[in-house]
Amino acid sequence: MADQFLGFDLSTQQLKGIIVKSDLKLIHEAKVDFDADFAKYGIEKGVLTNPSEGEVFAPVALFLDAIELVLQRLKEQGADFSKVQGISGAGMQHGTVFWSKDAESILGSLDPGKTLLEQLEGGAKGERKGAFSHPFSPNWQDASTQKQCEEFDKKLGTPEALAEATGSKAHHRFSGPQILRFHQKYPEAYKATARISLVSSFLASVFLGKVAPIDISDVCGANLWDIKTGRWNEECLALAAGGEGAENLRSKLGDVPEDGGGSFGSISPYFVKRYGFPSTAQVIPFTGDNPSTILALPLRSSDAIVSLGTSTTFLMSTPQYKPNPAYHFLNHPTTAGLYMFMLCYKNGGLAREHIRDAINEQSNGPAKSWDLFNSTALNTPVLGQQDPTSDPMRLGLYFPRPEIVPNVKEGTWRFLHKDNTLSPVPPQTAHGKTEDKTWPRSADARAILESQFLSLRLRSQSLVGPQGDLPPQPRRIYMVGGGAANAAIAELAGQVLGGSEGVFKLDIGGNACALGAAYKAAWGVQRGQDEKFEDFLEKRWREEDFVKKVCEGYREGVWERYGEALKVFDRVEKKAIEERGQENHGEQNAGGKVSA
Ligand SMILES: Nc1ncnc2c1ncn2[C@@H]1O[C@H](COP(=O)(O)OP(=O)(O)O)[C@@H](O)[C@H]1O
Ligand SMILES: O=C(CO)[C@@H](O)[C@H](O)COP(=O)(O)O
Repeated sequence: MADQFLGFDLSTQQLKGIIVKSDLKLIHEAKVDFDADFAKYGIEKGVLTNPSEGEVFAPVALFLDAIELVLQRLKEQGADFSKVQGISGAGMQHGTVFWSKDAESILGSLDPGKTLLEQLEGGAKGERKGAFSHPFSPNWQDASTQKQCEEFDKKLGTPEALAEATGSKAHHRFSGPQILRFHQKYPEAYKATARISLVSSFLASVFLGKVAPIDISDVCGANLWDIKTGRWNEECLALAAGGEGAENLRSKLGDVPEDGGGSFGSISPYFVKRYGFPSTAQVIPFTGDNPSTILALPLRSSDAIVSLGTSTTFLMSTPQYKPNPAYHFLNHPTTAGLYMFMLCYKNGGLAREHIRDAINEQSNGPAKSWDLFNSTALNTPVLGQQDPTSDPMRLGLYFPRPEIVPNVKEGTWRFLHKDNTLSPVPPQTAHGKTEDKTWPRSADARAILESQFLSLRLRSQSLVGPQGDLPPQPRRIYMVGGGAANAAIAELAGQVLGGSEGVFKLDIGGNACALGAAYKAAWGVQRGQDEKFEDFLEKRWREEDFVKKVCEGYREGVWERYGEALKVFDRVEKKAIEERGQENHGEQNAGGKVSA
């Protein structure tokens, strides 16, 4: 029976593809690992970098190669694409792809006997005749747009005003400041650009065979979309467009349909002939990887998702629009009147890996194993205090890359706190040959997790309400992304953040983001008249089959101790900002909720 739906997740380090049936049961999943499968691009952790300018980017050709390989792998697993009725997907947010003037005609006439790369990538460097006016897509980890961000933050008067209009103050990775810099750095390429896609709409375009519209939720990661009016913000558009004018950029970006489930049309004949999809398979709007993730779970008020991918993000679905320069609000990907609250950290998975590797190296443990990191984190007492009445509290910040929250340059800070005094632990003692007894290297395992979760708690506390007799905290914490496989990390999330019902993870496949995309495809094709995504999901949701409780959330006494530590953590962040804060902008703590 033809009742299958395909979802993709094109993220920093992988492209994942999954197929579900209309009862939302997972039947196939496959992934392409960029570093392992495509070393030929010279990438590391999925990206190329130009540190002298803070640039981080990925070759568009890599994405094309990955699309073919993931389809091939799904097929090898027995996937029968002729049963697929709908396709949707998710892309890492904020990245842009620049299409050439020939893009539409090339996309619309692909030869099924040749690869996507052969046909779309075009000629040799210098005389590009393919579908792209620029061979790279800026990555969300890029930090090259400080100057442009300052212009964006000033454009509407203040960072607060920009956040009020677009859901976020200016951020290095956001597409508006990125487009402005692209324009300034590559004026000729900008002129040669006919259309600009986000990573999500780029992927949709390949499957559609023409440039696809940008999605209503993913568009909010650009500092260009006015959330309240549901239109491009004219002033921001004019700024990003530079000399070419707002109208020119509007035509490059295209229209943004309000309905996240309305079909863009049938799949390109290329995929029908080359991979055996039915010509009737519908392409449903592709969204950002974080918006897609919230579609994998029936989120209720005060439920939170902690997504541990390359980035760490914290996501909630809420009817309240309360923008603030410290975090992001986006349109909900499927449901008008709902919004997505998001915090995003650059120093997520890779920062944890650094500490894991240092601990393994010191004790000659096996490389890349999480065992020692996990046991050390769990065996270290809360905040490093064996006796909370006499031992100093240990608090650290671990940012091997420039951080978004708070907006500071790269650095590591370790502090001891006692009698209301913060004492820095100098790096030479923490990392020297002779270890400082107050902060052995092993202490970093628990400290990095506590630090990451304290930051989430600090900034999300105003969005959660009391849970029964318990103090305000999340109801459920759902752990997703690569790091959700780690039980010690889930344990620490519960201890610091709470969660009156506990900490959960998905029990169907490893990838919430691609699942959310497949569910969106199913809803887009099968929804009844005016049927909301939430109702569609609710009807098919089987709690016992779909999620698993991994540990308790709220622990009386422990949660309260972390609550006390928030005040000190806020001071630690302020020290880091004083020392290495980047120049802008109304940064950054929790909207004045916590006093030091
Ligand atoms: N057992 C584990 N414990 C902790 N982190 C893990 C584990 N397995 C994978 N990860 C982390 O997951 C990250 C990749 O997550 P994933 O969601 O697949 O990434 P992305 O979507 O950004 O490509 C890696 O950076 C890795 O550190
Ligand atoms: O920049 C953001 C969100 O604002 C990142 O979350 C990207 O969307 C990339 O995500 P992962 O590759 O870590 O999934």
